Formats: sequence, structure tokens, C-alpha cells
Amino acid sequence: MEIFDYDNILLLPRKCRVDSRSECDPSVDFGGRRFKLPAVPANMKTVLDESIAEWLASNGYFYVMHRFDLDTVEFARRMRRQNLLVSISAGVKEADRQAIDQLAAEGLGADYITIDIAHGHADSVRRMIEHIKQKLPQAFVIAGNVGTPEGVIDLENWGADATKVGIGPGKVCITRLKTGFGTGGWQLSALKWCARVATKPIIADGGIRHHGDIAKSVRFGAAMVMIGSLFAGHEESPGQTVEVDGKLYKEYFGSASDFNKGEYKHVEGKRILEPIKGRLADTLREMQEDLQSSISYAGGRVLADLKKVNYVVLGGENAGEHLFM
Ligand SMILES: NC(=O)C1=CN([C@@H]2O[C@H](COP(=O)(O)OP(=O)(O)OC[C@H]3O[C@@H](n4cnc5c(N)ncnc54)[C@H](OP(=O)(O)O)[C@@H]3O)[C@@H](O)[C@H]2O)C=CC1
Ligand SMILES: Nc1nc2c(ncn2[C@@H]2O[C@H](COP(=O)(O)O)[C@@H](O)[C@H]2O)c(=O)[nH]1
Repeated sequence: MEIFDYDNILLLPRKCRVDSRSECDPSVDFGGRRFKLPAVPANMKTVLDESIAEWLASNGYFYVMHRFDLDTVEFARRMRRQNLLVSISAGVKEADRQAIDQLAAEGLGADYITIDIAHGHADSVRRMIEHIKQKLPQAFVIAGNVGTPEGVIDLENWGADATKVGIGPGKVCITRLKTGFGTGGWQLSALKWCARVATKPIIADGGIRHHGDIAKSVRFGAAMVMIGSLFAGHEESPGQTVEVDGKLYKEYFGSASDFNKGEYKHVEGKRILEPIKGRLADTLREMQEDLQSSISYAGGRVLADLKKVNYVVLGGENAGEHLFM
């Protein structure tokens, strides 16, 4: 098996088929709706809050609200009052099942539900998928996280409508150091390995450091990418603003860090400071432009054309050109 990650892969250009990058369409169909970009901010407390979720939903972007210190049912009420998409997260505990029951009882429902636990290849996730499918059969269920084809196959067979791939590649993740497990350092080839068996969409989660990594993820089988650190350092990001030597930063911490949990138990995440880099809307616009460029280099017009390109592996024992198959 080839082992590589975002920084040792480059995609190979094909003859251009457009006169302007504005002709290239980076939008994506995901779960029956069309979104402007195949990128979603990570469902983390320092990445988005209710007002960012509202802004994303109102402006044609996919979002997944986090589930920490939040009344998910009240959040769904708030979004429904404004006629906006309801996309929430759920764990696998009794309180999470009760929130699903309440959404059903009030007729609020949910459009997208992301079951999001550290080790998502688990019977607890199977039971939660079954619970959601019974109570809210219309909801599009994303389940994870997993890092192997077996994980993807099981989640799909248990009823997940999409799977989320990535164990430990995140910028504030310390899972690989604390446990010795994960896809950190080879997330892109883990994605390729998982995509080979997937029959439903995959969200590639974690490890995106540059906008070009989104195109690489699509090339290797992602329908959508989930991004934390690149979105955490905006003026409106919910993390605390910190000044160091006259420079402004936003705090970004892992959902399994003691900062998120409020206690030091089963900690698999850390806290870092991200330099503040302006407004979220500007980053999304730049991401969109960069992805339009990526599609043009692929000799294409739409996002799916990225899947057709060849690639090279830079350095290491897998180095060389790889033709599209
Ligand atoms: N993508 C990644 O690599 C990782 C992501 N995270 C993120 O951190 C957040 C918190 O995750 P998590 O702690 O799972 O959520 P929760 O605190 O909601 O825990 C979910 C449930 O899963 C159990 N659980 C957690 N890890 C394991 C494991 N390795 N084996 C068996 N059972 C387990 C917990 O029990 P108990 O605590 O008693 O074991 C709990 O019952 C999530 O958003 C998750 O996505 C966390 C770590 C890795
Ligand atoms: N192992 C851990 N992974 C975590 C934790 N909190 C979040 N995450 C994952 O990271 C991605 C974001 O990655 P990034 O590279 O874009 O910053 C996020 O979506 C989660 O899957 C954690 O505490 N530990």
C-alpha cells in the first residue's frame, strides 16, 4: 500500500478547457442539497458558534454545529424559526438520544446529524444510527470517525448516509502520541484506501493545511472536507482572543482537550494559538477562487473533474508518477 500525505503529493495539470477560472464550478451536492464549497468548518467550540452557523447556512455553505455545552434542541428551534438548514452533532450517550427524541417530539427534526466520537467504529455508533433512523428517518446521518475500510463498510452497513474519515490527523490532536493509533501523517492515503470501498460520500476530516489540500482530498475520494485550524483564526471565531508581543491570536483547542472537557481525563487534544487572519467570508471567497483554479488545472469545469487527474508522489519509497486508473 502506498503511504503519503498532503505535503508529498502533487496533482498533474491537464489541458485547460476554460477561458476564465470563473467558468469553473466548485459547488457540491451533498446529502441532496447543493453547497458552494466541498469544505465545512469542524464542529468544534473554537471554530464555530450559533451565529457563524446561521451565517454559513444563510450564505449557501454547509455547516455542522458542535455539541459541546450547547442545547442542541434550542439551536434547532432557532434555525427552524429562520427557515435555515438544521445540521447538528450528536454523541452516543443517553442525553444525545433524548435530544433526538425531543427533536422528533416537537416536529423540529434535523436535516443533517453528525455522530461524532473519537473511535467511531463502535457498536455505540451502530445503536445511535439505529435510534436516529427510527426517530428521524428523514435526517441525513454522517457517522465517524474511522480510519479504515472496515470502519467505512460497517458504518455504511449500519445505516450511515456518509462517513467521516480521520483518526488523529488534526492540528490540535495528540491521539497518535497518547495512544499510538491513527491516520496522522498518512491521512490522504488512508482516505484513498477508504474511498476504494465506500459506496456513500466520505468527509475527509483533519490535516488540511492549505487550500490546495481540498483539491487533493477530492482527487482521492472525498465528497467534502472538514477543516478546523484554517477556520479557527478569524476575527469572528469563537475562541478567546489573545495578544502576544503585540500580535493577535485566537485560541484553538481540541474537543478532547482538557480545555473543552473541563477536566484532565482521557485527554487526546491540546490548545494552540492561531494568528488572526481577517474575516471568515474572505477566507471562504479565497478558498472558492483557489478551488476554481484547481479545477482549471485539472482541465475541467466542475469539481468532479478533479478526480480524473494523475499525481506524483514526492520523495520516499513511493516516489514517482501515478497514472489515473
Ligand atoms: N478525529 C479524531 O482523531 C478524534 C476526535 N475527537 C473528537 O473529540 C470529541 C470528543 O470525543 P469523545 O471523547 O469520543 O466523545 P464523548 O466524550 O461524547 O464520548 C463518546 C463515548 O464514547 C466513549 N469512547 C470515547 N473514546 C472511546 C474509545 N477509544 N473506546 C471506547 N469508547 C470510547 C466514551 O466513553 P469513555 O470516555 O468512558 O471511554 C463515551 O461514552 C469528538 O468531537 C471527537 O470527534 C477526539 C479524539 C480523536
Ligand atoms: N485527536 C483529536 N482530534 C480532534 C480533537 N478535536 C478535534 N479533532 C479533530 O481534528 C479535526 C480538525 O483538524 P484540523 O487539522 O483541520 O485542525 C476535527 O474535525 C476533529 O476530527 C481532539 O481533541 N483530539
